[in-house]
Amino acid sequence: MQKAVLTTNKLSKTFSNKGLQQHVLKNLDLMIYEGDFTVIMGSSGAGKSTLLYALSGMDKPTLGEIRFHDQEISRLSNDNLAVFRRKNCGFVFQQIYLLDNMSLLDNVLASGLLLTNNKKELAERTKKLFLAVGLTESLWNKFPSQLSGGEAQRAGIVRALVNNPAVLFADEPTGALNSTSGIAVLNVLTDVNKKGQSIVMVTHDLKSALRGNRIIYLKDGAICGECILGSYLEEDTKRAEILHSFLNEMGW
Ligand SMILES: Nc1ncnc2c1ncn2[C@@H]1O[C@H](COP(=O)(O)OP(=O)(O)OP(=O)(O)O)[C@@H](O)[C@H]1O
Repeated sequence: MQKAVLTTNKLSKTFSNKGLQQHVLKNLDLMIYEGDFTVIMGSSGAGKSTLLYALSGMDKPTLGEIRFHDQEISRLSNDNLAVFRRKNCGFVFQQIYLLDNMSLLDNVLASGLLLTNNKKELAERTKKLFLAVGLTESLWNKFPSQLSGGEAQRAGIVRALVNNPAVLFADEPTGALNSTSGIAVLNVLTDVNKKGQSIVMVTHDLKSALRGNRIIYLKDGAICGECILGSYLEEDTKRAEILHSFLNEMGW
């Protein structure tokens, strides 16, 4: 049986906009399993990013619980939540947010040094990760402005993985990339997932969604359906058909 890494119990999130209450997540019960590549889809405004932020401790729920293994994280103080995120979560966004005045290597080391003082071991781990995502040594001392979007995003993934997070959270990670760079980034995500990394990704993009083994569909802040695709295989054409018919059924 698969082990849950994150569990929500009646998770609700309400925002106040100009005095009006907007119920964005409504009594949501969800389990995210270890080793899965979980994809969250749904129409614009359905609450996908809000769910990702809640699951990753970037934001707190209004009501309900979120557990990371056996630890309830929904009621942690902001400081403890920051510690939780640093230890357990990696983040990849559409915007890459590398620091412009630091080399690629230093960008990643700066993140790693938040959790370890062992610079030598950290540098070795970082270099292994760079090579694993196809960033060769000639790029390590370059600055973000000297890289293509795809190279910068792969460096962003290395930064997200350097502290060995339990879960890698991605919000439209290929949204700002051209098709070739986007595929390179998706290949990296697929590879790290095949090595056991749990991933939760929000996307509108079908090519990205096909990399997941489980698709959750959100509508109006509630889970409206899920589709199990199994592990990604490039030559599996049935996969796209299954996803299309699921999304049609969901009214996508
Ligand atoms: N911090 C906030 N304050 C107020 N309202 C917010 C906040 N964050 C999100 N919302 C509102 O919550 C709703 C859901 O937003 P969310 O970004 O989660 O949707 P989404 O499904 O990710 O949409 P998209 O696909 O367009 O990115 C939107 O109507 C948004 O305006």
